[in-house]
Amino acid sequence: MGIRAIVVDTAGTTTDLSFIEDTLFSYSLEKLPAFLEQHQNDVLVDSCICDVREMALEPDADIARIAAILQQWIKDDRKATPLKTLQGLIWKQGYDEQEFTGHIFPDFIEAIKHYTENNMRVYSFSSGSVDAQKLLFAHSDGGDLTPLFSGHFDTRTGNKTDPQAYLNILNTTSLSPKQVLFISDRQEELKAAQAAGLNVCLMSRDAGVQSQYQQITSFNDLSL
Ligand SMILES: CSCCC(=O)C(=O)COP(=O)(O)O
Ligand SMILES: [Mg+2]
Repeated sequence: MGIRAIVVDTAGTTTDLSFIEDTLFSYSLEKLPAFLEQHQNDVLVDSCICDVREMALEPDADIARIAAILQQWIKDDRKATPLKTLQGLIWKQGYDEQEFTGHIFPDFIEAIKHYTENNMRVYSFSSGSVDAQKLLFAHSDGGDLTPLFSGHFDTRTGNKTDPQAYLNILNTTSLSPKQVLFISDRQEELKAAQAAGLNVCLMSRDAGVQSQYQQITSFNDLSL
């Protein structure tokens, strides 16, 4: 049975890590305190604030303290769902105000067009929220890529280092493990996907690294 779907990681795979860290993470780090002050009574923001209080074991944390906790989580690159949801909301303002566009490697833009023309399904799976992924691909340097995707998955599907997350993706997409290829720059994510039975491939954008996994440096190297 051949590959029917490709699941791509974003940071380090479709998108330059430096854009994620230096542009997106920095933007959310700076805007977070004012954003929380302004939107703390919005239903979704309020629910994220409650989750942060619970996760940090600080039930009485005020808004300034919540902002400080979240800023530390950004610096630590914590993949916590409430942080990722809030970052998505903050980045929406940045995209809307044209402060940046979403960096996507040109080889991925060519590849996704080619895959979908050949009836291959493409999904993204990121620790960034589904909304953040849609923003990244909708405001990409290569135009709106969202119509080319069959779907997106985030931490609500599971942690990327947990095999159960990939079983949940298979369940949602009604695909069998061997019909799916997962591509990521992080070997611990490939290990989890492989444990769930998926085909896996390591994206090494900078150069080859020591690895047991099949390895590519761009989507141009991928033969299906
Ligand atoms: C979808 S853009 C934001 C990506 C993000 O927040 C992040 O933490 C990167 O994680 P990934 O799983 O895509 O490497
Ligand atoms: Mg990555």
